[in-house]
Amino acid sequence: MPKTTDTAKPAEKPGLLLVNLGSPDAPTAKATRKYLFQFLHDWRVIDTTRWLWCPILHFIILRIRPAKSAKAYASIWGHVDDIPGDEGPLVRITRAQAQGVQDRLGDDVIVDVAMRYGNPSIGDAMDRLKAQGCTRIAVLPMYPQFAGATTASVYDGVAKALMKRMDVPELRFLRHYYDDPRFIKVLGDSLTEHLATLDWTPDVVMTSYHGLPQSYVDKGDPYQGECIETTNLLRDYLGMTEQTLQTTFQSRFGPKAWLQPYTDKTLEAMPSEGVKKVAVMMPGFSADCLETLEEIAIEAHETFEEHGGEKFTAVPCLNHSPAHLDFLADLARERLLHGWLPDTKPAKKAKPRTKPKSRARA
Ligand SMILES: C=CC1=C(C)c2cc3[nH]c(cc4nc(cc5[nH]c(cc1n2)c(C)c5CCC(=O)O)C(CCC(=O)O)=C4C)c(C)c3C=C
Ligand SMILES: [Fe+2]
Ligand SMILES: [Fe+2]
Repeated sequence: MPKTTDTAKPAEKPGLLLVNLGSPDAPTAKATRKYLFQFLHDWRVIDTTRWLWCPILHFIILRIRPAKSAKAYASIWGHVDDIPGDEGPLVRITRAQAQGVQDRLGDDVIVDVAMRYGNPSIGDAMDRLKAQGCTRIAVLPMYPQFAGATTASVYDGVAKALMKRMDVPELRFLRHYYDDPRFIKVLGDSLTEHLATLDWTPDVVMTSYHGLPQSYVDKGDPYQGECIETTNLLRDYLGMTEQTLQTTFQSRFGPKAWLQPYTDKTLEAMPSEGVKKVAVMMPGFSADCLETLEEIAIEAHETFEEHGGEKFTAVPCLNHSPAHLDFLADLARERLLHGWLPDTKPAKKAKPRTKPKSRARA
């Protein structure tokens, strides 16, 4: 018989943790310095040897960049006014996504949210889930494409948060979801719906992904291939061509070569090549943030017009749109929570083999 005393443990439900990159706590130089300190010390983000990188980071970057970045953050901080809270857009939207996924998955799972850098931290989320009795936690990094700097860094962040625990939960991680046909559909439909609100038609639609140093890809990071494949799948879904749906990479940082073609350079060149009307969508970002709202919707827009472009639009990220939330809930149910929810069948156990199979071909 199950115990019904006050000391009984809470019912064991799995936890589902949505993790995105993170933002400063406020759009100020002080808060941005604290955030960049944590972010830019992650060796998955900057792989330069520490004795070389730390002096550059402490004496140059953390003295100059926080004020500049804080100004950029201030320009977009209030962007999502339909979601309450005083955090930046990325954090607020991710919270709304977690709430939307919770609503769709119901009471059999506890959905929470964390940021790889800054707040709400992964450590605090792990503690909250533990306090609610979760001994099984599924982690959904909110990046459609895998990159060491983002997805693998979330794995590291979770492991780090549990390093000092005696009792560690069972864990599952999602590696990527760029090739899920439902994701491509939601993304493609979001473009079609956005274009339908305009009184003009773009000559070219650019899919702009966050950049990565070329050297990371050369060392084996699959990110570039996954971005290119996302655009290929989208092109097939929308019936577009290589000319009308192009791939570029934005957000360069530092003097090294990053993935190309660069978004800003492409936009600068387009008007002189006869491309005067452009739509930019950002299929690598699950939520609007500094990189989409400021770098693309403000900066890239200005750049394009300064170089002779006539019409420019930035397609909103999927954010907390009902179609995106439906997809995320289905994705979590099928690829992370299978066998953990009462109404899903446990994974079939492999039949014991009678004879070991030969590895050689017959
Ligand atoms: C310096 C190296 C960086 C690598 C490598 C990098 C990879 C990378 N980043 C994202 C997603 C986001 N990055 C965001 C902001 C941001 N990125 C870097 C640097 C690198 N990113 C910096 C320094 C910043 C901070 C802002 C600034 O000072 O310019 C954001 C937005 C965060 C927000 O608060 O809105 C996102 C999202 C991906 C997907 C990626 C690798 C594939
Ligand atoms: Fe350092
Ligand atoms: Fe970044």
